[in-house]
Amino acid sequence: MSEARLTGPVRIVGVGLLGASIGLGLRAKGVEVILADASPTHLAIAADYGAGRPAAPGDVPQLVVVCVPPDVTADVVASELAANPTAIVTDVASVKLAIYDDLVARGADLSRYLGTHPMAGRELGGPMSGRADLFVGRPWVVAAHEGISYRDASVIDDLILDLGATLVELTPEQHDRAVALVSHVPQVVSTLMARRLIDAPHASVNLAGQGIRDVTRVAASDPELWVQILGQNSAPVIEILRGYRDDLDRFIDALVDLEAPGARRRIAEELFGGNTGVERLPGKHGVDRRYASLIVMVDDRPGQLARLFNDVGDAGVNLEDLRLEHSPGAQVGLAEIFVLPEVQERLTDELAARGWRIAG
Ligand SMILES: NC(=O)C1=CN([C@@H]2O[C@H](COP(=O)(O)OP(=O)(O)OC[C@H]3O[C@@H](n4cnc5c(N)ncnc54)[C@H](O)[C@@H]3O)[C@@H](O)[C@H]2O)C=CC1
Ligand SMILES: O=C(O)C(=O)Cc1ccc(O)cc1
Repeated sequence: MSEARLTGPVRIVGVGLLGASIGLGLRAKGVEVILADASPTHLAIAADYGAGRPAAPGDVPQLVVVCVPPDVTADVVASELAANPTAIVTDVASVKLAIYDDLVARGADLSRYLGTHPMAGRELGGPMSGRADLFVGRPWVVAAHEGISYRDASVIDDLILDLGATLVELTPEQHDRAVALVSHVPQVVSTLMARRLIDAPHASVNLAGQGIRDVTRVAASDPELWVQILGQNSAPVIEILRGYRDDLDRFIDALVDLEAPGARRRIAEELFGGNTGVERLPGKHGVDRRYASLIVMVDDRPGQLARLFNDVGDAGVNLEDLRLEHSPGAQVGLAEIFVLPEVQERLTDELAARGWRIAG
């Protein structure tokens, strides 16, 4: 166990996905964690899973982390500031400006509050979805304001670094605009695409490959949470959605009149635009570097994936990332493995020599 920066105790209010994950991560570092939740069941489950112990009278936390839904976050932050007069208080809600404005309007003690937002999550909420390593290598935004001193804010830096995340400082406005683009609008696009599947014939849905799965993954998210997130960040979301609607209209117009001069070129340019956009996404470890991939066919038998990993290891190659695709009823799955470009050719040869079928 490496030494923690935080001295603790850390009080976590709201022990669903985020709260339980923070508790598990801090406990793994030996930090004392105190848990509280409006739901006694969530509290008991989080404690049973090892995320910390239930709060007791007389607890004096160093830091309070509020991990409740966005619509009650300002309320809970305000009462935690009042109940813990020596603690620094933060929250992890997915929107920052509305909560900050709400706290200003309430006259809360902003010299002890600093909002944050870890850019890590899952589709499924609740304490049982919690993971100690949820934040490792992920950006964690600190929504900076001038009311808190650097010295007092440093305990929040410690929290972020203890959980293995990377600290990114933005204003609440900058944060909300940025997440509208990289998280909130993608949620809407994913949801609307997934809605197209509702009435589709079975035969069509059964053909689903990785493309539709990639585009619709976050459509499985909790509607209640997202009504709150989108409602609290509607202005930047609307602006981006309007641009997206214009792009869609242009695309449709070009497809409708394919024989018009330049129509195919317009479509090609839109598709090239997508290539350019996706290249801008940072790769693993936040570095803008792309890995080479190869697709290996894996028989649907026990132990085959383990054998593949062993063979990659025996070839002296580090597996940078992995994606599995398996269609219901198929006898083979496809394992797309990502490696450094310089080892791709050698690994392809070595795996083929060991009898693996390489699909691409
Ligand atoms: N789900 C995700 O992927 C991410 C969520 N967030 C933010 O984290 C926060 C929590 O989200 P999740 O952990 O996903 O939700 P969750 O639904 O898994 O957990 C929320 C917890 O808060 C408790 N709670 C609700 N009202 C409360 C109150 N007034 N006092 C005390 N406890 C209360 C609930 O009982 C529940 O255990 C939200 O503000 C969300 O915007 C941030 C990053 C990612
Ligand atoms: O799963 C993903 O890709 C996410 O983007 C999860 C997520 C959901 C909500 C947030 O506020 C931050 C991250």
